[in-house]
Amino acid sequence: MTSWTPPSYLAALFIVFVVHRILVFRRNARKLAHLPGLRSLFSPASPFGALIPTSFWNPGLNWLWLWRNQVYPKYNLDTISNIPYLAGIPAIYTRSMESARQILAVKGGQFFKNDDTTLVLRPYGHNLVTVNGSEWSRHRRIMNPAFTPETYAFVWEEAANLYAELMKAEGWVDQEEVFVPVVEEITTKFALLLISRCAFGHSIPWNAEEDPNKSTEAGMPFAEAISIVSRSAIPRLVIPGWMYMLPIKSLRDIQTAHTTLESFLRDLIRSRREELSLSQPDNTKGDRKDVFRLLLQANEGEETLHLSDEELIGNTHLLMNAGHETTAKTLQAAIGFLALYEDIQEEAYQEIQEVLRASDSDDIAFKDYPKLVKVQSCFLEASRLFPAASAMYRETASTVALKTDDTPGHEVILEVGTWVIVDSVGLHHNPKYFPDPEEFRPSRWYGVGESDYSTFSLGPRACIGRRFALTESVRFISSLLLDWRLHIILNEGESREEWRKRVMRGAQGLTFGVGGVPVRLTRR
Ligand code: HEM
Repeated sequence: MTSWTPPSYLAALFIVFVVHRILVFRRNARKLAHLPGLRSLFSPASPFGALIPTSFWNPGLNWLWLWRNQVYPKYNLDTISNIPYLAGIPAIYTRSMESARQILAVKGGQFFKNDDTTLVLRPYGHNLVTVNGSEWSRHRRIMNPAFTPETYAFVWEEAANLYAELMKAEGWVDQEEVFVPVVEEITTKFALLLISRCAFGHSIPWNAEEDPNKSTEAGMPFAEAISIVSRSAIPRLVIPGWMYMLPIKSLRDIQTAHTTLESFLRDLIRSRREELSLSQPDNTKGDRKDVFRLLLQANEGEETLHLSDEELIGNTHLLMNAGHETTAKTLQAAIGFLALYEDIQEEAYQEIQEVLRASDSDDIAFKDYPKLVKVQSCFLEASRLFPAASAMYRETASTVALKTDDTPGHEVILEVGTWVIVDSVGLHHNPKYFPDPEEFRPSRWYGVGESDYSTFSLGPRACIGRRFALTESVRFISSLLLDWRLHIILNEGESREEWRKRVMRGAQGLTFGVGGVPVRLTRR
């Protein structure tokens, strides 16, 4: 008689496991209509797979960037599948504009955002970006009236004020030459202080030392709290709650940052409600122009579509997060490219000069913003090469015939519950829509309508903050170019192309963007 020793138990278990995984793999391949594509140990869309860096056995989150020119051409397809051998959800990835339009359409309800993929975006509960169907319409109807031309005029004005504060506080006013080791440090501060002012009416000076409310009751400066909450969003998905009680500083900081932010959001709602109810024509606070004020006003005026306090907190946090890191990273990329391509920088500068000459003024007025087509196109082109929302996740709500590319009849039948991901990096590097996709060519965007600014997504669910981001960025770049010439900093013997390869590399965090870019500014 055979005796079952521990090694033979283990071998039997291993065989059962392998057979189980083979069956799961085959079922997943069927589910994804046997589309060819990436086969990996973990799925990049699982928290575990996302946290491990990209390597040949684990695509990780950054495969969209690192393998952008390899994976789709390898299969000669614009829509591929990813099936993990070990763990994670199998998914379809597409870089086809036709598929993207179908997946992102709201009408028809074929696709929705599921709770698993939006978990990272709702540390304080559901909000506009995480809901679907009639819930989404309700949130959007309250949020839309907060984004008006008056809001953008306010953004323009505050962006100019912040730039002036930056010049003073960083000691740049009297300098002929300035080295900025990491542009993102400046653009993140700019975008964060701007969203605080224009979205919440919360004014933090550029120089934190001058902030009368620098330390909150919870003991952490507000700006630091937002930065920690944003950086820890993905790790928080895998760190169990009890670990925050351990005497480990980084974990304690994450906890404090969350408490700080949540109490700020609750106070904001309470104090603004009071202001609204007391609002008199001669009351200056009642005249606030910020997004939150308009949002609350729309909400208080609605009886049936009303957002609850929890939903207001969720949306306020969303605006704060979606509204600063995305813009900061894209601005950094735009500044890096402008420094690299001096001829394009000069064209943008000449455009600003023309606007000034035509208006006979020494500063650019908000009304002249539509004339700054070249400046705006530099930002849009940087956003194409480094789209802050690198992937848009959806799930099929029913059996769907998904168009796989632009050829009529090219489609796959997907069953209900299939994950489908619009690969925004792939889409925006697809030579079908963007010839010579690696080239920084802002002129691609001349004359393109706003609804086709695809890095902000397409259709009615496209980014609500699109114009907000464009307004602040065009103002910031214009102010910078008016004062400074931007230069890259080359290593000895390095060519400009080599600099681009070394510095302009994609890095995926909560949002996607270029890693730290250093630049040198010389006075014009
Ligand atoms: C360069 C800057 C930005 C980029 C590239 C960007 C990109 C995007 C994209 C691609 C989406 C669609 C996501 C999806 O459906 O899965 C989106 C949605 C959204 N964005 Fe932005 N965004 C930017 C700036 C902003 C700003 C400044 C704000 C707020 C002030 C903002 C607020 C939102 C909100 C609330 C949504 C959800 C819209 C909805 O589902 O109806 N974004 N953004």
